[in-house]
Amino acid sequence: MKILKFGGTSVGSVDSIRAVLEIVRKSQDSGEQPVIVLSAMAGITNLLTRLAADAAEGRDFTGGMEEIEARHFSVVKQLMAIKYQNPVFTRLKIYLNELDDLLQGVFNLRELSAQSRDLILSYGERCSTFLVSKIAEQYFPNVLFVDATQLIQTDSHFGSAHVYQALSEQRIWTYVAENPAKLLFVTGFIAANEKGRVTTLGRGGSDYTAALIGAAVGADAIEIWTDVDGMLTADPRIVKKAFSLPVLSYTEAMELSYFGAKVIYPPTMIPAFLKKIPIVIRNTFNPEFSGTMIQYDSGGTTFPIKGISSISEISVINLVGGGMIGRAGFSGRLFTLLAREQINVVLITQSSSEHSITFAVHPTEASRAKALIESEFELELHANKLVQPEIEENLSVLAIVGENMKQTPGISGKLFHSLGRNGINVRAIAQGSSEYNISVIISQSDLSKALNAVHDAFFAQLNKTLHVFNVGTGNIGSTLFRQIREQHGFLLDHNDIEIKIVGIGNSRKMLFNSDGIALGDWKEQLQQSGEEADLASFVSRMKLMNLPNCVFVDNTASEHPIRYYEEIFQSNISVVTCNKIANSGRFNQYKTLKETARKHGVDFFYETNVGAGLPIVRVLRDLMLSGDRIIRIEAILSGTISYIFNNFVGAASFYDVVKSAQQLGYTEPDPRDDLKGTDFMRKMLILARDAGYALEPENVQLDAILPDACVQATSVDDFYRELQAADDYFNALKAKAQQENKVLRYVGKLEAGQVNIALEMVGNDHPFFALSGSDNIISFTTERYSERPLVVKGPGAGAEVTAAGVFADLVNVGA
Ligand SMILES: NC(=O)c1ccc[n+]([C@@H]2O[C@H](COP(=O)([O-])OP(=O)(O)OC[C@H]3O[C@@H](n4cnc5c(N)ncnc54)[C@H](O)[C@@H]3O)[C@@H](O)[C@H]2O)c1
Ligand SMILES: N[C@@H](CCO)C(=O)O
Ligand code: NA
Repeated sequence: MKILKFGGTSVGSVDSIRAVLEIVRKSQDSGEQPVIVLSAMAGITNLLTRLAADAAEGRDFTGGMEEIEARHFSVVKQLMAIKYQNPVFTRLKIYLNELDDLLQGVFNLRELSAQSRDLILSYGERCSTFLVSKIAEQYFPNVLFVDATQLIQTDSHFGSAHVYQALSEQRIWTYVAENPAKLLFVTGFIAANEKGRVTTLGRGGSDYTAALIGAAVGADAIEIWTDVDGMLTADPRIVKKAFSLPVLSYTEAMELSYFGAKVIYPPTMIPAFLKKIPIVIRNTFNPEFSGTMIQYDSGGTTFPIKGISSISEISVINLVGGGMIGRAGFSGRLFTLLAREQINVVLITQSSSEHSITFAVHPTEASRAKALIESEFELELHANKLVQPEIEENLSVLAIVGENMKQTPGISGKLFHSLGRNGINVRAIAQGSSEYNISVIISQSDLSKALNAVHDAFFAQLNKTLHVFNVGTGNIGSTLFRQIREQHGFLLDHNDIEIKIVGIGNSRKMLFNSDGIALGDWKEQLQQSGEEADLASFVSRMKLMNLPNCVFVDNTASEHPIRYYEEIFQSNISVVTCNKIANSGRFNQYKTLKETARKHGVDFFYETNVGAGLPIVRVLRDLMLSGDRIIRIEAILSGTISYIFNNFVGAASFYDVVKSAQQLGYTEPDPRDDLKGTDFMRKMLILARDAGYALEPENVQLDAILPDACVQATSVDDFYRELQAADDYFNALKAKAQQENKVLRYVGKLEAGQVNIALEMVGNDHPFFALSGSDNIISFTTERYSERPLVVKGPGAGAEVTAAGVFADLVNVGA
């Protein structure tokens, strides 16, 4: 036998009642008669509570009564054939008249006892259950409406009565046995005391009714039908990626719902737990979905934890003092005091030095707890054995839950790593000795970020989201956006990575959207809804949004963003940059940035600083990490100059070739940076530093390839004019090389901590002879690659390959 319990939303509307009857029919089809337990229609219990309070205050309650009548009557009209309606109206009317009389009595006396309130509330379940049973009669034979006050007996603790379980189960069992062929519709939530006075079962009361009936008849399962797909891995309002759990143990369900997940209230399930009856959470509005099964054991493990729960508002009280050390009775006194005064302690931690105890309570109880402590420990406080207790507010608890945690090492490491990486400060930690839960107390403003980060960390197979703030939307930035848009589906399907661009800025405008800016028309959005650009506020907005797995991407050629890198790392945000300025300024800056990133456990990736998308920075880093030593690096690392020498043939003038390099997107925004060698110098400097040399820019010996007049040009236009004028100079260079059957190459060398870049003519026996397009080439001669060097070669400039390199850095963040 199965017990089907339907909550308020399931009986709240015509459509949902239809869905309920369909579920009952399917259950009958499987061969056995279920018992059905119903709550009041959604919103009615709250309304009744309010009307009772209104009446007690002498306020008018007729409007509310009309609403209750209208909601029930409209269901009758829509779901019952006219010929059956009248007796149902009559009976509902009788209920409502009784209710009206009760409220009138409360109104007259201006007094509402707990007993009257229970009686008033009971009409919610009576009306809904009677009504639905009558609708059901049209489709099912042998329907019987059961008022649970006949079955469940309690003490007289009105509002949250204690059930006489043995007696109640006996009565239920007898009743069911005496009505074997009947389809029972039982009111949830309500019961009666020895004198037959109506009582209610408190929070989660209808679930309790279902559990009692299930336990009494030894049901195969108790199905709790609600409006969500089961118990989820986390609060779906905060964690969009939360998903429904197929199986949970009773303990896990307890732990998860203790903090948060309000699908069921586990204490009400105890009668079922004790008899090992599975409880299944199902969605009335998605009946095909199998929901969550709560059973005796935890079930198989896909993930090391089951879920993450949280309490968003909590206060913490710290008790510190030498007087506690070695005093066995101390914590006993403290917690007995709090228990006696009915202050619920959510979490406790004590340092092993016994010098301090920290515990968490609901914020509304914090000052009462503090006052109680102050009076209980007055002597100790006076004698300075104890420091005045302090309340810390605006805190939250986050807890990871799962029975398999204790068999899996590294769980707490993962938890703290993901919190630390995202810059979330942990105020206190508690691990239940059961090891079913590890709880941390964090600042309330970090809760959303923490829940998402921890969810990603434990359920990573299910897709990691990177939140990207990008400055620079020129050649590289806009190409990157296009690539991300094109690759979005693939990344999600094959690598479970989602990249959300949540901030875009350039030198004119900036735009933010924490749900992600649609990349199809980012330009228009930025243009139309962007705010005026301001890097300082871009960075502070990024920090304020406080998103998990956050990356700052610098696609500018400006030194301004660089000034914020350190602050960004300090906020536990990673940086990906194709801007070479950060790493090629003063050595001290390079060092500080690297150290700050490392200290805060975030990534600083700049693969495209050298050779665009070609793997060069990464290769050098791997060589160094694996203990190899660089003997020599020889390289061509200016894509622009490589292109120029490869195309400065035939009739084309030097000027023409430079122009076309710029048009092809190989040059820096200011092409003089390339032709003066500055760009190449920066790359060699970065490589030398990554190879372990503390060099400054002026240590790089740089040969010019331009005549002086070009170097001295003060504007780009001037520069191009001077280039045109220097035609003879370049032609002479070219002719000389041709005479010797050689080609012009601008080659950088690093050896023994010395860097130089020089214009060379190389013959066809030289490895750097055969290059085309914007090719870069780099050869690493190392202790391990000493006979023949390790060589990387390929296109070293251009928007596609550069954006691709930035993209690759991005997907590696946090990997
Ligand atoms: N072109 C290549 O092949 C290549 C290869 C590797 C690295 N890079 C690097 O890529 C970077 C970008 O090059 P690009 O060709 O896309 O440049 P670009 O001139 O096309 O775009 C630069 C962008 O940065 C923005 N910007 C400039 N100053 C800013 C500031 N202070 N705040 C916010 N935004 C600012 C501009 O508005 C523009 O959107 C450069 O650092 C370059 O060295 C380029
Ligand atoms: N302007 C650069 C782009 C790649 O860093 C070059 O020509 O090499
Ligand atoms: Na590279």
